[in-house]
Amino acid sequence: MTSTRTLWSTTPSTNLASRSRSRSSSSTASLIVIPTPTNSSPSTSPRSLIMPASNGSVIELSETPDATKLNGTLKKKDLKHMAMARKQSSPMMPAFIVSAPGKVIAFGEHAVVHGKKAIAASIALRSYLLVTALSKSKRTISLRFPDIDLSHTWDIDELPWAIFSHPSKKKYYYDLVTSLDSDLVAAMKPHIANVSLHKSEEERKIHQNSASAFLYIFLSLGSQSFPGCLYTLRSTIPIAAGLGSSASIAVCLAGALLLQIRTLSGPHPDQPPDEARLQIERINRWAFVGEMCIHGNPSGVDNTVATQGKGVVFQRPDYGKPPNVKPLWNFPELPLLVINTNQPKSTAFEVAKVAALKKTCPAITDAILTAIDKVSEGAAELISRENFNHEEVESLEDLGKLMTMNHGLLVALGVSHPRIERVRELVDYEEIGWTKITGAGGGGCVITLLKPDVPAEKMKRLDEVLARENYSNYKTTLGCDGVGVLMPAVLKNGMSDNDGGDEIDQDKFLNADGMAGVEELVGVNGENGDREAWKFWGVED
Ligand SMILES: Nc1ncnc2c1ncn2[C@@H]1O[C@H](COP(=O)(O)OP(=O)(O)OP(=O)(O)O)[C@@H](O)[C@H]1O
Ligand SMILES: C[C@@](O)(CCO)CC(=O)[O-]
Repeated sequence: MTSTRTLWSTTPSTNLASRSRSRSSSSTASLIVIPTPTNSSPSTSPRSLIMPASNGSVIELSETPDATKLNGTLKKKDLKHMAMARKQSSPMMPAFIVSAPGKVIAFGEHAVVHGKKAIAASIALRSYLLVTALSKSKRTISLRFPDIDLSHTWDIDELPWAIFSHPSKKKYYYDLVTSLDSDLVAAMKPHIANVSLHKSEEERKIHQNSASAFLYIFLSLGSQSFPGCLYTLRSTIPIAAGLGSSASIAVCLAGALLLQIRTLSGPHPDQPPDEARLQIERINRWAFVGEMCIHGNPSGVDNTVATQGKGVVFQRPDYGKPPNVKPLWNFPELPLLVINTNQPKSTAFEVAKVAALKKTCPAITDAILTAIDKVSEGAAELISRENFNHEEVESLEDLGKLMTMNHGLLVALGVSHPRIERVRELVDYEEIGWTKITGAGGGGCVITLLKPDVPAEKMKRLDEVLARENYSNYKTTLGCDGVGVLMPAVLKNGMSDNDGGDEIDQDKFLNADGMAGVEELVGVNGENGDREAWKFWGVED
């Protein structure tokens, strides 16, 4: 069951707070025939049909009769429906949407890149990727990423399939990829170089990073027989602000492509947690590849929390091996304020800055990173104590002190910014809480843990100064669901049970008005709590 955690906010704010909801099965509208996987790896399954059952659940029917899987109760009309489907044999997958959350890092950013521990939690701000198959004759792959004004199309048959599928290079959906292959990056280069040629250098770089994340995963998992497709992305996460926007889109891309090559059998309500965890891990591994394309040397904490959701204590002592991840299923309901300095920053740049400091001052930098590790350890221990109470000043004060220490250590690493220090100064001056950078720093967001019962006039004063000085803040929730799927892309949007639902096509999706419009149209939590069609891998113990 989902539980959501409210973060506090001053006003004015972007209120994208979510609501709790059930994980029951969806009502679906169209009949789907999924083509044989395009990935020729050993354990792909046979051709199958996925279709709606009259009880609203989805039925998957394998070509092998023995392997017929029924996730819903079959009724006569379902069987008739299936017989018709066999005759039609359309190769098109229905349009579907994959969504993944952003995150806050509560403790340990930067240190986590160097093998230390970090604590992170997902938030209710999310990315949504709509995947629409084109007719068989269209041999193109198009990206429409309006948040960054990116639109690009590749001809499938012109992409460098030969090198990506060469036995010495080929990676499969279950592989752990911990570095980008320089030959593959070089082969992709001409296809990335012509993305957004007419844009400024700065904008082009952003576009090419996002396009690379897609193309590397696409060429690794797909094959030349992949169907023509449109990938349309909208996100409610502020970009490059420390809230994990890149990881969130990387998770959506990885999830969508793994679904398209049919290497994920879920999510569905009856899935055993072990199977769900395996599938989540597949998505996470490929999302990490996307993150490497966008910011060079990621630790993997952002994509892990965006895939799995809730909270995690994360550590990657050895980059050649999977990380150690301790899930925090009940991340405490901390009274956090997320403030965006609106100062653009680059994670790649800030991470490289710390790496350079480590080279020039190794002993001191190592000592700082080790101190951050101790702070994260202390915080993990504190929030797991029986008597930790997020409503009590004693608990919050202990955690707040650790946040202050963590922030000071990040300042020592050189990843703060005058606009970040300004927020800290304002909050400290009013004595209303404890502030630290969240994410890469250099700008972006800070988090403030608020003391209980902060007088309204103090909050008002803070609000006014922040608004005057062009800061914004976000009201959201902590510890939300990870990657989710809406398949097919049909939502009821308040209609009665007898109505088929609203199909989300590319036009509707592109025309949704701002972040609130996207949430209203496709959000995993609808206004009336009626978004059961969204499914999540049930990974909790
Ligand atoms: N909505 C989006 N559409 C397309 N590309 C996006 C979107 N959101 C993020 N990106 C890609 O991710 C990049 C931002 O990643 P970056 O790691 O710098 O910031 P972040 O992930 O928001 O912050 P942090 O890593 O500190 O949490 C963008 O420059 C762009 O390439
Ligand atoms: C700065 C960093 O530690 C967190 C970015 O959200 C980078 C990373 O872990 O990949």
